[in-house]
Amino acid sequence: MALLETDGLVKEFGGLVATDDVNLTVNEDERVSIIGPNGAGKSTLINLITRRLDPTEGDIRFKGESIVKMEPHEVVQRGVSKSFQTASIFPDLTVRENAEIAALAAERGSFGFDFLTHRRKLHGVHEVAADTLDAVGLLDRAETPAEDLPYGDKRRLEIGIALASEPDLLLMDEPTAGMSPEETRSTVDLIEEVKERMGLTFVLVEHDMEIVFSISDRIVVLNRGRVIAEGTPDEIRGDEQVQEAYLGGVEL
Ligand SMILES: Nc1ncnc2c1ncn2[C@@H]1O[C@H](COP(=O)(O)OP(=O)(O)OP(=O)(O)O)[C@@H](O)[C@H]1O
Repeated sequence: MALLETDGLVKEFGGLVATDDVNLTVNEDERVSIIGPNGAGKSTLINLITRRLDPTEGDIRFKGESIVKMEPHEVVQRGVSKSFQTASIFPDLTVRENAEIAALAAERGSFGFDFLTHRRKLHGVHEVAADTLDAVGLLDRAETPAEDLPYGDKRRLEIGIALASEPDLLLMDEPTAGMSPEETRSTVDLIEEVKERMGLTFVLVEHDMEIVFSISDRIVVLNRGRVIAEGTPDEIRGDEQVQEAYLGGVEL
């Protein structure tokens, strides 16, 4: 079943067409990567889906329902979560509190009440937060203030925060940006692990081809806002148009 569909999605910034008639379908349990050269429109596409940007034209449907007029938090409540790129961590709060706030936000959709005084009354939030921290390997650091975590663990917490809302679809925009090779490996392992454990559907924007080829079921290639190819990693590897447009003829 199609979980996410974009229909003729256009985003213009002044005279610049950042996404140009993009029709993207992501099926349940599918892992889709979006690749393309700098400025191809990858982040714009993600920001349209999360409703951080309004499209100039087109529709976005999630589980068959149009989300194109919704507020960002309404999209989160329907099961779309985005990890990375924006600072989602509250540095002064503990790892556990960060996960609990994320779990709670998905239920309430906002922070319009005093979380800390109400938290004992909130069923389920503790369990979801603890399960999530367990899944990302941070349960033993639950009481650590988030700001004291090493960089790699902060990124794990970001994944945890995205997962704590129990999303049906996780959007990841360059999850390994700025990481050391070891942190990159451990993040990729973590994504693989979470994918197995939670049966997650995700859309990944990533420049590192090794990562893309290893964890995607399907790859969508954007160039100047347009989808120029899509297929399995093997199909994309062998696609001449992709080689030309994106990789400058370099063998993958
Ligand atoms: N808020 C904005 N205002 C004006 N132009 C924008 C804005 N956001 C993006 N653009 C332009 O839209 C085009 C697509 O940008 P986008 O960031 O989506 O590309 P990208 O594929 O994510 O690139 P990168 O790989 O470098 O992150 C670029 O030409 C960019 O300069």
